[in-house]
Amino acid sequence: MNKPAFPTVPQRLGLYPVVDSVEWIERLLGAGVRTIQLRIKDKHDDDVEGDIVAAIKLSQQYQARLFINDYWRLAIKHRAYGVHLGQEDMDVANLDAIRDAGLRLGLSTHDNMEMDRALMARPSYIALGHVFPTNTKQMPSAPQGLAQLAAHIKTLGDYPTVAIGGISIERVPSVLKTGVGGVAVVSAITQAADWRAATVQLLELVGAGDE
Ligand SMILES: Cc1ncc(COP(=O)(O)OP(=O)(O)O)c(N)n1
Ligand SMILES: Cc1ncsc1CCOP(=O)(O)O
Ligand SMILES: [Mg+2]
Repeated sequence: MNKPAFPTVPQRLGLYPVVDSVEWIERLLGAGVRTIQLRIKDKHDDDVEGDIVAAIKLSQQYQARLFINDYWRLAIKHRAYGVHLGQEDMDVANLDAIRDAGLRLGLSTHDNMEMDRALMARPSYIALGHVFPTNTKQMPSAPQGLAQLAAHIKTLGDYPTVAIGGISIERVPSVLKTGVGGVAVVSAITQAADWRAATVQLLELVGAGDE
């Protein structure tokens, strides 16, 4: 397996909440999360720039790894730790510009073909999903399930990986058994009756990632 051409991330990114506001970023960094993503959908660059700047500032204060979803130009402009992109995003984003600016890159994959395509870009990590059914994002494909996830992780060897999609606290131990290095969650935290307790539990199970 080729090594990443983008700047590297730790083998284990640990618990990786994906959230849609600066308020969530602040809460979760304060609770000990060290890998996080700001995922605001379908807004004009001008309408998200302030949030991106604020989130990056917080991530620097907490020495955390902040990935900006989709808004790769703003991530470069304000020097985020990294960018997360999906397969369609790859068609329009300038990956060379992201790499040349020294930002890490995470790419989404849903099957073998997408994994091969993503690996050609040699990103910092490969995200694999959705593992289980999810209500958070409309997915055109079926969930890949644990067996497929485990097979993909095996193929990827020591390439940094993240699992996403329908991962509840109860499902975390089985997801970790696949050897995945990062566990990305939305609703397990943001829809929890007690987000703080859920975050503590998830951090205990997954860890905050390697330094
Ligand atoms: C860690 C992680 N994995 C997958 C995604 C999904 O990205 P994408 O397919 O581009 O879809 P949107 O999130 O942009 O709707 C992600 N954001 N993070
Ligand atoms: C953004 C995204 N990409 C693939 S699944 C997903 C949503 C995951 O949310 P949840 O953890 O609530 O299932
Ligand atoms: Mg995207």
